[in-house]
Formats: sequence, structure tokens, C-alpha cells
Amino acid sequence: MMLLSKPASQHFSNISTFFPGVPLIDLSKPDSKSHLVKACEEFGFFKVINHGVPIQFMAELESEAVKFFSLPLSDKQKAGLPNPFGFGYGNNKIGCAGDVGWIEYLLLTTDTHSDYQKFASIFGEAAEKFRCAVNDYISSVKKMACQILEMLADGLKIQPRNVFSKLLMDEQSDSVFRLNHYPPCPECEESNLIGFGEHTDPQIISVLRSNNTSGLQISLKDGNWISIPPDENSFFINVGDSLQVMTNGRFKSVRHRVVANSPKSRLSMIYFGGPPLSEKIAPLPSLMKGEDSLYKEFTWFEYKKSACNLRLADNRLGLFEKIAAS
Ligand SMILES: C=C1C[C@]23C[C@@]1(O)CC[C@H]2[C@@]12CC[C@H](O)[C@@](C)(C(=O)O1)[C@H]2[C@@H]3C(=O)O
Ligand SMILES: O=C(O)CCC(=O)C(=O)O
Ligand SMILES: [Fe+2]
Repeated sequence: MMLLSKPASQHFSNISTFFPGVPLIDLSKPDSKSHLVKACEEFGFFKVINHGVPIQFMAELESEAVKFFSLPLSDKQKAGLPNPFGFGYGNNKIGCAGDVGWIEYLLLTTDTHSDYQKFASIFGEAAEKFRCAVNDYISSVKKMACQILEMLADGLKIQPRNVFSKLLMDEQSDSVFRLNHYPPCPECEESNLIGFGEHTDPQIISVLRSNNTSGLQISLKDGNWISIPPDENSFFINVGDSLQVMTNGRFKSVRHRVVANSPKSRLSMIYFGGPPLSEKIAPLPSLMKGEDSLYKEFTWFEYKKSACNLRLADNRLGLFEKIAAS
């Protein structure tokens, strides 16, 4: 893999003095709704426990992912190159605007039936096992994502409570699933190697699970970066750009990145819950209380199309803000 050095503008030593810790939400507790709202307002990021996703689904998919990334490069490349609307295997390159990282990954749609032929060309007879592991995991994580979105609607006191979750449940929902592998790089421990450059996730909500290797960092409002201790039995939730818009900026999509200078390999699996391509993304009238929308109206397809020409770190919502960001 190509070695990437630290861009001059990134400072890895910044530590926030007033960081109280990542909000921890226990999904089994009825009083979690208000904590969820607070976490989405303050950080756009939190960790969930008692999530209801069977540990066995997490372990099985991890084992399938390890098998996939251990295949010879030529086999992995049978998946084809990834594109913003579909399946593919990527190595070093992220998106279509020239971003690079110390990473290899598999991008999947959440409709594993339509990708079946591609699984078969990579895995042969083992394709069905891989597909089942992906399916079990996605179904369970999607259920949890919908539960969180419904608790958020309750916490915001808006109705119907499926106002966000129905977008993920829609048959046409443009949700994505991703397996990321950050190979170990013992010799570059001091070099602050970028695994996945800083960005916000575009969708409504992202559900991230990784193995016990560190690397994930989030940016706080003061611009400082915080390292998130890994926890293979829990999930980390990111507010995405679409949820920021639907709440008229009340919830913040969190800027995050992965540094990969670890002697251990990092494996992450992320479900990105998105709306149908034709969906208009706009603040919910019930949340506006007389205030103006901060955003021009756009469809999810328009957002995705415009994002193709932008770099990972760019503010993709900037194009749709009524008052241009300074
Ligand atoms: C540069 C890009 C890669 C990305 C699509 C984008 O245009 C902007 C955001 C990137 C991101 C981040 C979250 C997910 O990992 C992802 C699949 C997504 O929907 O948006 C990636 C896209 C990608 O890797 O292609
Ligand atoms: O791999 C990770 O832990 C995070 C990756 C990420 O932010 C993404 O795939 O959008
Ligand atoms: Fe991300």
C-alpha cells in the first residue's frame, strides 16, 4: 500500500480541555430519549449499549470480513470499483475527487439480492455464507437505527414517531453498507497516517462497529480532535448531514476521521441509513417553530450528485445553505 504523510493542516496533538467524554446511551432505559437528543445536539455522536444486536451477528460478519480482506488482491478486485451508487472494492482511493487513505474497503448496497452475482464471482461456494452474515447483521442494525430515530422523534416531541425511521424502512431507501480494513503499519507509528480523512457522513444516521483497534476520532465544536476508545461490543452512532438538515441545524452531523498508525489492523463495519433518492431533504415544519429554514430545498439525489465533485473534507451542505458558510 502507498504511504501517506500527514497534511500540514492537521494537528493530531490537539486535546480539548473540557471534553466530558462520549455520551453513553443505554437503549434499554426509558429515560434515554432526552439523553439522545442532547447527544445529537452537542456532539452528533454517541455510543450505545443494550442495543439488542446479537453479538453472534457481529462476530460472524467480522470473521467473514477478515476472510474477504485476506483474499488475494485479484480476487477482491472482482468486486469492481466502488461508485457512489453501488457495490465495489476500493484500495487507497476514497470517492471520485482524489482522496486517498491507508484503507481497503468493500461498499455494498443493503439489497444483497441484487449484488448476489458479484458475491458469487468473488466467493464461489462461500458466497451464500457471506451474504447471510451481511443480511443478518444489516437487518438487526437497521432495526436498532430505526429504534434510535423513533426515540429521537419522541425526545423532540414530534409526530409521527416514524418521521425519520420511515425513510430507512422505505423499499427505495438509498442506504449503504461498508466494510473497512485499515492494515497494520508498525513502521509508521510516529507518522500519523490517515486511514480515512476527515468528513461528515451524508446520510441520516450511521451505525459503526469496529474491532478493538483504536483509530476513530471525532471533532468537537471547538475544532479539537478526540480519540474514541474502541469497544467491539457496542455501537457508535453518527448524525449525518440529512438529519442535520431535517432538524434545521439543531442536530449536528459530526466531523470524524480515522488515523491508522497502529501496529494492529482495524476492521470496521458501518451501516449508513439514507433516504430514497427522490426524497426532498428539508427541515421538518414541526421543528421550525416560526424560524426560517437554513437550507434551500434539495433531493437526496441532488445532494449525492453534487458531492461527487467535492473532496472528502469539503462542507457538502455548503451548496445548500441559504447563508453561505464563512
Ligand atoms: C468523497 C466522497 C466519498 C464518499 C462520497 C463522497 O462524495 C463524500 C462522502 C464519502 C462518504 C462518507 C460516508 C460513507 O463512507 C460513504 C459511502 C458515503 O456515503 O459518503 C462515503 C463515500 C465513498 O466512500 O464513496
Ligand atoms: O472506519 C471507521 O471507523 C470510520 C469510517 C468512516 O467514517 C466511514 O466509512 O464513513
Ligand atoms: Fe464516516
